[in-house]
Amino acid sequence: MTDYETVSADVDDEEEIPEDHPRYQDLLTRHRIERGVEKGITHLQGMHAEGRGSAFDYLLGEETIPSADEAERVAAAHLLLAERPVLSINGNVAALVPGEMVELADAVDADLEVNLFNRTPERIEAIADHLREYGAEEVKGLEADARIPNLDHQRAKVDADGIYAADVVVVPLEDGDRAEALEEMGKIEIVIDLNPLSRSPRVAEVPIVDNIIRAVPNVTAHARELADADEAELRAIVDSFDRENALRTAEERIRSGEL
Ligand SMILES: Nc1ncnc2c1ncn2[C@@H]1O[C@H](COP(=O)(O)OP(=O)(O)OP(=O)(O)O)[C@@H](O)[C@H]1O
Ligand SMILES: CC(C)(COP(=O)(O)O)[C@@H](O)C(=O)O
Ligand code: BAL
Repeated sequence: MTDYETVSADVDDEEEIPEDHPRYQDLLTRHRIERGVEKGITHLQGMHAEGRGSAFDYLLGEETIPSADEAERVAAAHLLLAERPVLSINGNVAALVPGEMVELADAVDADLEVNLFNRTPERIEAIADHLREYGAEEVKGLEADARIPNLDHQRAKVDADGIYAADVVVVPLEDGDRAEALEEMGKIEIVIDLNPLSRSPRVAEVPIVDNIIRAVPNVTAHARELADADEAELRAIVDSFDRENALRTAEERIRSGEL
């Protein structure tokens, strides 16, 4: 049996993915998305999104490049400075990094809010339950008693005391329209997206071009390291960030073909 066959569709346990496979992390990622779809957490289209991300990650060398690490530190500083930080969760995020998002929320005292493009009550509930299984005490997004202005469609639904009122929002794998509408609301957006050409990182105050699997634990690690920093130090980190440079560096790395 080849390595690839070891992770074929009928595998029902991550432990069967060979850890010494050179592309272990990618195999694990797609397996988690597949399990997410089976559990009713992830939309089938999440597999397409995963495929797009995987292609860019391949070209980035499947590692956190230095400019992404810097963006992750800046994201941690923004979250520590925020008064009402919220981490937005969609079906891919819930399948890939549920425990890691709960840990980040704890580290920076943020709320978790389920916010879907393909919104159904069943998926909202399933994702909220899933996050609770991973230790989340409170999950927002079920009330959906406010709307993001200038955005048609179910994806505009948010909680009045969640994303609507947030000053800093982490929006991983976000759709471009919503990212633009949130930016127009004046929010500081931290977008995690492997495609530096995607509209969402291009409107973000902090674009993190990295795989969410690596990015979220690294933001948490930076937040813990900065936990005792004073406001002036955090502001200096935030002010020194050059978002255009972060996007350009990632694009250059992808175009260079250096793996
Ligand atoms: N594991 C992952 N980590 C980080 N980013 C990912 C991951 N998997 C997928 N992505 C990215 O998430 C995005 C999801 O797709 P989405 O449809 O919301 O954006 P898009 O249509 O590609 O771009 P736009 O932002 O312009 O609408 C893609 O850009 C993809 O590269
Ligand atoms: C599949 C997804 C990345 C997320 O969809 P949902 O979990 O419904 O918010 C969507 O935004 C897309 O790009 O098609
Ligand atoms: N995420 C759904 C379609 C879009 O990229 O805007």
